[in-house]
Amino acid sequence: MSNKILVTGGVGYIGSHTCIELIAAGYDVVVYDNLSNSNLEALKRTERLAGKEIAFIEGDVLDRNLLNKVFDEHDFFGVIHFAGLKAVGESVAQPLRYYKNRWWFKK
Ligand SMILES: O=c1ccn([C@@H]2O[C@H](COP(=O)(O)OP(=O)(O)O[C@H]3O[C@H](CO)[C@@H](O)[C@H](O)[C@H]3O)[C@@H](O)[C@H]2O)c(=O)[nH]1
Repeated sequence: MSNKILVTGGVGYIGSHTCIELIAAGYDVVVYDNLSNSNLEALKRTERLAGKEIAFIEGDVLDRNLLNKVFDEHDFFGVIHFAGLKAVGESVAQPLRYYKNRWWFKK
């Protein structure tokens, strides 16, 4: 059985700490993130802390074609989903953007 976990939003704060713990527990990690609230410097920091290179795919959770390709190419044991918008003020100012960001899986 595969021990590969897809971590969406894995470059972010909670996601990167989760990656470090997953790697320490012996899992292979693939990070999928659109870098909208993070950057590759943070990913490099995570790799240094984890002592391991992390497979990274820059992509948006709304990109169904790319997600299908990622699932075709990898055999995942599990998915941990942290890629989301969650700033309260911004969600009031841009409600449709937040709605779309949450309901992508229903399309
Ligand atoms: O549609 C989206 C939305 C977000 N992301 C990514 O998902 C990650 C989300 O992580 P982050 O924004 O760091 O959120 P949290 O892990 O919840 O981190 C908390 O801590 C951060 C650092 O203090 C703050 O910036 C956040 O607001 C706060 O929620 C980031 O890498 C984003 O680039 C996507 O890939 N797709």
